[in-house]
Amino acid sequence: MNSLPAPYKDDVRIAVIGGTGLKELPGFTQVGSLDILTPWGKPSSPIAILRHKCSTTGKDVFIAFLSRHGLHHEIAPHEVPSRANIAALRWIGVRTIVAFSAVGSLKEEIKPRDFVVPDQVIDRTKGIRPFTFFEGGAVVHVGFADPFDEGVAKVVRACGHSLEGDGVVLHDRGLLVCMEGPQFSTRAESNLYRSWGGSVINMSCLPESKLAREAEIAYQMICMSTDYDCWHAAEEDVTVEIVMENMKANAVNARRFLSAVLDTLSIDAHADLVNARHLKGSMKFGISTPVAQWKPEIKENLNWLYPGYFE
Ligand SMILES: CSC[C@H]1O[C@H](OP(=O)(O)O)[C@H](O)[C@@H]1O
Ligand SMILES: Nc1ncnc2[nH]cnc12
Repeated sequence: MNSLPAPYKDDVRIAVIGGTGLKELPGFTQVGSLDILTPWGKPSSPIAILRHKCSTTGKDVFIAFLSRHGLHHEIAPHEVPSRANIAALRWIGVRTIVAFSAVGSLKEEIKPRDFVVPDQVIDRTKGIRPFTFFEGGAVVHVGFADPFDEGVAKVVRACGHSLEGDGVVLHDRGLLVCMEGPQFSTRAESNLYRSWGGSVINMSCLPESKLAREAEIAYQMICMSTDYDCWHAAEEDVTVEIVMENMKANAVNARRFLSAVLDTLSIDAHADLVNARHLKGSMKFGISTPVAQWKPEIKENLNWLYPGYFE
């Protein structure tokens, strides 16, 4: 497909990427489903377009939803087609992503079912996941000192705190370790990450957040702790069963949290943030190889992603 259906063309600025235990967003009305083929292949799932009535303004807003591991959790963390996911979302107009992730806790005080808004990441993936749009003769470097979007994070924190007392416990900041998987960590690794100051661990933040930065999309992950990994002497070592049990038990809170975030991001005062005006054009400053030197097929792919940038 090469153009968006008219009802929501130019209207979809915010996307949610759902992870383990969050394959769909119940409570939102699905008004469309898009199968998009990008130059980097097909996304993990069709992109659902959901209508959301903003409880503050009463206005309808359209939200894109993508299931990171596919509709049946058939895609392993190292197989997630992150380039296709991020490219497809940008192509339909998305400029802000709120990504959900089930994480292991590396700190006593982050209890299972607590939420964490991470502000830093340590990359423990193994270089086997495609992690950039710029290759094959087109070299571009973008800044990644702060891997998440502080503007979106502020909104997320405020929404999380507004639900405190209603069962939501929120940690404002955290160091996320993103490991390769799909096997969980050894006890030695888990203790090593704790010694580095790690707060939580998952397998999915990278390269997703790096690609979002290249695509000039404001990206913030919301983590929900599901287990104590394998470092805690008094708690069971992580299993999928423990992860799913806690995700299921806290699904209502995750949904309420997300609804509040979408409501708040949808108000007019956040239009610049949600349109990621602060990131617009930023990757043009990182170009090392003159565009005239780019191979035609690479230029064509990059023009698909950034229309009008490299004519
Ligand atoms: C099923 S436990 C490991 C799995 O859970 C997390 O998924 P996501 O980040 O997509 O919510 C973690 O990153 C692993 O992929
Ligand atoms: N302990 C853990 N390690 C990596 N990813 C996870 N996702 C949920 N729990 C996890």
